Amino acid sequence: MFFECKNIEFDYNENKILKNISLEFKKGEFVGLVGDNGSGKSTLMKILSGIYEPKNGKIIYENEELNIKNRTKIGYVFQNPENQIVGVTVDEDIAFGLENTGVPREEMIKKIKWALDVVGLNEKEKADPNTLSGGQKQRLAIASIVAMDPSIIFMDEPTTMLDPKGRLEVYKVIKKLVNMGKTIIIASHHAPDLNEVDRIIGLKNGKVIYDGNRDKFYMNTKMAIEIPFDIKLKKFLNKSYDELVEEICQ
Ligand SMILES: Nc1ncnc2c1ncn2[C@@H]1O[C@H](COP(=O)(O)OP(=O)(O)OP(=O)(O)O)[C@@H](O)[C@H]1O
Repeated sequence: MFFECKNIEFDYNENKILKNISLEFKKGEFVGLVGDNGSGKSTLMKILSGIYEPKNGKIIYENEELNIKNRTKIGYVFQNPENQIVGVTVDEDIAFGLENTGVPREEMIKKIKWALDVVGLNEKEKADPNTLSGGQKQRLAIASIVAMDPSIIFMDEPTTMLDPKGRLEVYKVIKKLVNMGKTIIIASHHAPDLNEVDRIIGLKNGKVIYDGNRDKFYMNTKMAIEIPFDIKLKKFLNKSYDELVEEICQ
């Protein structure tokens, strides 16, 4: 298996936050993580990316337990890009993580250019990050992770702080990363973010209550969450979007 966790448990001050979570991920999968506020999405993603230690359980990347070396193959994008941006200029911000892992200067310059290209921020290379729009800041935060060339990227509500234009910009980048073969696991309350995921994982009170097909999840869920437009049509009118358009246009 490419990436998996087995029997993960986690407490905050005696409160059980995650209860016996086991999951498997394939290389290149695009996965949505859904659940009510406080269900444990952020905590689970932080554990799976090695930011927090689980109380019990194992995380295994390419048949090896997560360690200081293979951890670098896993990236984490925070909800608020401000929490992730540290550089005085855009290129310095991306250089920060690379410097920490000892990447030689020549290679670093190439990696920065490549990461900026992936997120479409090439012309902002020397800009002050404070002058960027919300969507651009989030794309910079993603570029800093992408430059490290992780195979898996966890994204914690990456579009929540953004306006519709910023959301669209970030969403384009996410799709690009999926097309590049990255495994993307995105937690979101915003249904359109999950329109194209291969699979949904539903969390409730720290337990996995659903793991499978997106449409089936939304058709049957009892969670108080936003239902995507295409599923609303299917659920309440028993018609797909295309069928409805054809009917209206007749
Ligand atoms: N640093 C902390 N100390 C104590 N409890 C915490 C801490 N961080 C989170 N919690 C608690 O852990 C539980 C899970 O929180 P978590 O942030 O993982 O949920 P979430 O599903 O990501 O929520 P949201 O959708 O609101 O972001 C919540 O009950 C929360 O109050």
